[in-house]
This record gives sequence, structure tokens and C-alpha cells, in this order.
Amino acid sequence: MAIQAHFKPRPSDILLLTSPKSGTTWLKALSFATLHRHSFSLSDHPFLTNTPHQCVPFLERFFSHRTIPNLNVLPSPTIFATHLPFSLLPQRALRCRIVFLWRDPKDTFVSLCHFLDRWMGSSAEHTSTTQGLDLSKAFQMFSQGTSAFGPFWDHVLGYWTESLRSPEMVLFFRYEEMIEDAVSHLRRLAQFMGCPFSMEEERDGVVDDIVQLCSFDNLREVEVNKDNKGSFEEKRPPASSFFRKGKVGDWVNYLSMEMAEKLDAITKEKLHGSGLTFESSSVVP
Ligand SMILES: Nc1ncnc2c1ncn2[C@@H]1O[C@H](COP(=O)(O)OS(=O)(=O)O)[C@@H](OP(=O)(O)O)[C@H]1O
Repeated sequence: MAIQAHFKPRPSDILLLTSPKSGTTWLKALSFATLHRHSFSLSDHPFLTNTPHQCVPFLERFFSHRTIPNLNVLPSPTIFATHLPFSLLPQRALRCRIVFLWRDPKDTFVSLCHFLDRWMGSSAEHTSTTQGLDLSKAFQMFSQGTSAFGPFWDHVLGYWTESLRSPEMVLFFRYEEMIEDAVSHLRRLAQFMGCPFSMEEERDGVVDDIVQLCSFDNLREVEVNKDNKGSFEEKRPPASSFFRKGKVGDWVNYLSMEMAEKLDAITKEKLHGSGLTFESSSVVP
């Protein structure tokens, strides 16, 4: 409600939109590093001492206090991020550019279970047969649409429809395609944010440098991202919980075939007629 009443982005601002566990951390890193590439060198980069979530905080955090923040004092453009579904996003937010990222719901779900399990203090790795989060119950809820920020498929379809209506204002990415070709996605992202890479930057390897800087393997090894402190009570997940495997198709290690087929069937049914096609992710070595 606070976001709806008081979030007034400027047209220059960028809004990153994701369902939880769709690759938000990566998108935050790529967009921040790209937008601010002229301000920092790789050897003295904010990512050496700050997590991507500290560099690009969630809107939900800005508005979680009693006092309403004055976001106009922030530099222009500022990158914001949120998990809000389209139906709850204030109309005003559509005046700024939106980057939407989605991921195979099977991997999203598995990632979410691990994250919650970890954050709530259970073991980092679990299967449906070990203790920790009840995977089959969580699966039932997820497939019925009981998720934080609303049903997964409504989330995707809300922004997909808006991207068809206003392609110049909504950039639509999928995690698996970014993993396959991060470089060309980064070029599109930079163009969309209004800071395309110049010929000199291309020649000097700046695009590859940013992809490398923001890669899972690189960020996971940075000390600040290895931090295990955090608590559920304080609503502060450990930084390390945002970096688990970063793989496509990891669902195969946790979901039964029946579960996978069920989620695929729901996805196909929900997306039917929308123009958005879905191919199940399979393991990338
Ligand atoms: N740099 C980079 N590259 C590729 N993948 C990455 C990266 N950083 C995080 N991850 C993986 O993204 C998953 C976490 O999702 P989110 O970042 O969306 O989480 S959150 O919504 O912000 O809480 C989680 O996926 P899983 O490994 O499948 O659990 C992270 O490992």
C-alpha cells in the first residue's frame, strides 16, 4: 500500500521486476554494473564490498519503515527492484522502463525451497525425504498459486502482456536464455537502459568484463557474498543464500517426474494463447 501511494519513479529510473528466485540478484548485478560502468574500475568496484542487493535495494525495503522515503534525492537514473505483481504495481510505475526476468517455474520452485529452508535455519541441502521444509506440501501450494507476490504464472503473464502493449517500456528476459548467451542479453539490457556499449567499449572487452564480474562463479567467491549471518526474525536472509548453484535444470535432482509434468502442464495451460512459449529447462552441464 505504501508503494502504491508513494512510489513515484522518474521516467529515467529503471525498475527490475522478478518473481522471487528467478535471477533477481544476477539482474541487479548486471544492470548496476552496466549503468555505473564509467564510475568504477574493476579493481575498485562496489561489488567487492557490497552485495548486489545492497547496490540495488528492493522497493519493499525502502517502504518498510514508518517514514516515507524521498526517493527524489537519489541520483537519476536509479535502479529499483521489486517482486510486485503487475496487478499491484502503481500505474505511475509504468512511466519508467521495466526489465522483467522469469525462469522455468520448476527451477524457481526448487530454488525457493532451498532459500526458505536455509533462511529458516534448516539444512542447506534437502530432499523430500529429509527434514526441513515439506517439499510436497510446498509443491502443492506453489502449483495452486499460493506464493509470495501471487501465483507465479499471473506474475509472468501480467508483465508479458504489458511488454506486448509497450515493448519500448518493458524488456522481457528469461533466465535460461541469459545463461545461454549472457553477452547478447547484456547488450540489449544496456541499450534498453539508455547506455548502449560504444564501439570502443566493445573492442576493449567491457561487455565480457561485466558478464564476468557478475557471473555466479565470480560473485559467489566475493567475501561479502559468502556471509552466513542473517535471521528470519530480522527479515534478513544471509547473503550467501542468494548464491546456491546458479544452474539450469537443477529441478531434476529434487522433483519427481510426476511433479515436473504437473508444473509443465500448468505452465503450458496458463500461457496458452498468450504468445509466450515455454520450453522446459534441461540440465546444462
Ligand atoms: N550471478 C548469478 N548468475 C546466475 N544465477 C545466479 C546468480 N546469482 C544468483 N543466482 C541464482 O539465482 C537464484 C536466486 O534467485 P534471486 O536472485 O531471484 O533471489 S531473490 O528473489 O532475490 O531472493 C539462485 O538460484 P539457485 O542456485 O537455482 O537456487 C541463485 O543461485
